[in-house]
Amino acid sequence: MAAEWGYSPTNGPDVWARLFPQAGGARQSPVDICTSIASSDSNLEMKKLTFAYESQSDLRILNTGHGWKVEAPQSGSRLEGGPLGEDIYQLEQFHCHWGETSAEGSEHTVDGRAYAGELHLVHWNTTKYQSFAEAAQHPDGLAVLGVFFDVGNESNDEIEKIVSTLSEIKFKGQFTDIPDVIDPTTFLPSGLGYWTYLGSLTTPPCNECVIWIVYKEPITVTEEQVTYH
Ligand SMILES: CCOC(=O)CCc1ccc(S(N)(=O)=O)cc1
Ligand SMILES: [Zn+2]
Repeated sequence: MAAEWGYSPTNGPDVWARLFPQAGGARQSPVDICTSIASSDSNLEMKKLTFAYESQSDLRILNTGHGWKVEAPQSGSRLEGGPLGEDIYQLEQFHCHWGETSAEGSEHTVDGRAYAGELHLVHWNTTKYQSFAEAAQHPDGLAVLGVFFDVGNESNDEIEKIVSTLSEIKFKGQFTDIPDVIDPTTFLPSGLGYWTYLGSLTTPPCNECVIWIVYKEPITVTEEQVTYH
């Protein structure tokens, strides 16, 4: 049986390259975002990053064994501009990374600081490629929006629609329906400043196919919303 990748010393990031060669590449994610050396690019400011999503019902949530994932292919969605050149990217799925405590859990860090969690909205380049799987084989195939979670007293209503279903999928591989309508737009922070770099999938197969767009402003969730076990 193929070895399960994970985060232990015997199957974690330090040994992923044994089974997933791209994990040993030169543009691996996540990274620590060093704000003092991040440079602003006036070109990006000229081409505003724009997004348009649909509200979706009948979505299903999966326990991936490392968090939750919602498959949300939206042919009517568009992510474009900013670092994406002239290409249009379409939403495929969104998922979350969190840790054992709210002191950690994000994949990217900022000046060495981890956030309580990180939401990823995964898009693929429909201008150049015919499928998500094909796009994931190319350096400009995917665009992922990263949104940090900060823990506070305010619950995030849209995240609540998701995490309120987790008690039904306690084990890896379990699915359940999300009874509510989800609008991905509501996951994004009000301040739309971001860092961007060319990177990879942060988990196996670690393909170096991602244009990362990591929002500077976190969204606030409660401790319960981001430390679910
Ligand atoms: C080629 C197959 O590709 C996949 O299965 C992609 C799965 C996958 C999608 C997104 C991410 S992340 N955390 O970088 O947003 C990691 C892994
Ligand atoms: Zn992710």
